[in-house]
Amino acid sequence: MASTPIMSGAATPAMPAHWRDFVALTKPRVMTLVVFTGLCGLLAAPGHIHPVLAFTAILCIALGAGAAATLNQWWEADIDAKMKRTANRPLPAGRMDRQAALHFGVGLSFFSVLLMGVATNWLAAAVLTVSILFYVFIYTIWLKPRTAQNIVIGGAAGAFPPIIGWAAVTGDIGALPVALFMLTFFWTPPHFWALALFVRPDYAAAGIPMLPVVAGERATRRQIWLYTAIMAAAALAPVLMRLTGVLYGVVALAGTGLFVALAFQVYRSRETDPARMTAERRLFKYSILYLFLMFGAVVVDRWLLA
Ligand code: HEM
Ligand SMILES: CC(C)=CCC/C(C)=C/CC/C(C)=C/COP(=O)(O)OP(=O)(O)O
Repeated sequence: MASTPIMSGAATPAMPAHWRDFVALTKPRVMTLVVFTGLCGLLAAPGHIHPVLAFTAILCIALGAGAAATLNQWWEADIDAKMKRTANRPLPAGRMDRQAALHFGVGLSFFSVLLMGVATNWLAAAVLTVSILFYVFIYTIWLKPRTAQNIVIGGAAGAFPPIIGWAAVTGDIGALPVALFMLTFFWTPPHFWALALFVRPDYAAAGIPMLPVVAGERATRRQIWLYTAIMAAAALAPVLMRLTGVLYGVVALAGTGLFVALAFQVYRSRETDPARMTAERRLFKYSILYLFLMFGAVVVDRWLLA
């Protein structure tokens, strides 16, 4: 277990943690998109859910995702201490007691799952449980320190929210949320590896076997290109399967076309200095906007054009 180095990595806080540090543990910026994809799954679902229950379901996805992020940081405080990007997080910076983070993460996990089950249904609660367990145990604890394919398999955790949102309304899992799961699943490698290319020295310093560290930049650029091609097919699949209409089709074609173009620039680039990797930064930033766009388009499409 990684507990000993973690304990030694952080100073003992002199005072109880500030509420802002508890919020920081939930990785609120990353989770906005996770929550948005869950909300879109919920809004795209057929059937009716009371607005208060819909709000509760989205709150549960946010709390569950925040709980998983907290447990991720509880486990990785020693690694976070070694990376510039993460060294100022509450645990490595010594602003919070490790036990407090563990209790917060476990408590929030149970609370989010139980509230989801009571407010909506136990299928939605079960999928929320799977995504929390997947992020904490499969990705963070098992795969991340062991294999460069960690985010391909582990990334599934972040792809579940549209299924959770849909299940909260319908009590089942339809073809559209599965298609959206696939889109997010294949989007994750280009999203993350674009970033990993320009923060590679951080991951190397922390000893994490991320793809650019283990396989090098050329191989990472090739893999980004490969997964972008699969992601493009996943993006167009809902149109071909007639799960969505023209509006989504137009947004998917234009939005995915730009994604493919940016990924191609990353594939072609020979830049080796992380500080100068502009194509990689562009692809990473656009990847976030892209997913917002695609999920937003699914909802508008289902509402306006169905
Ligand atoms: C295993 C899969 C993933 C990995 C390893 C990963 C990794 C990262 C990392 C390291 C960052 C930089 C965050 C920071 O500076 O603290 C980031 C940013 C971000 N990620 Fe991911 N990500 C993954 C999946 C996802 C998923 C599934 C979503 C949403 C559906 C997502 C949404 C975001 C957003 C919105 C940001 C920007 C946050 C900001 O503005 O600071 N990521 N990701
Ligand atoms: C509903 C639910 C439980 C959703 C889970 C959401 C989820 C798995 C999102 C994955 C995105 C994420 C924060 C990756 C960070 O990777 P990292 O932890 O390796 O990044 P770091 O280096 O910033 O810690």
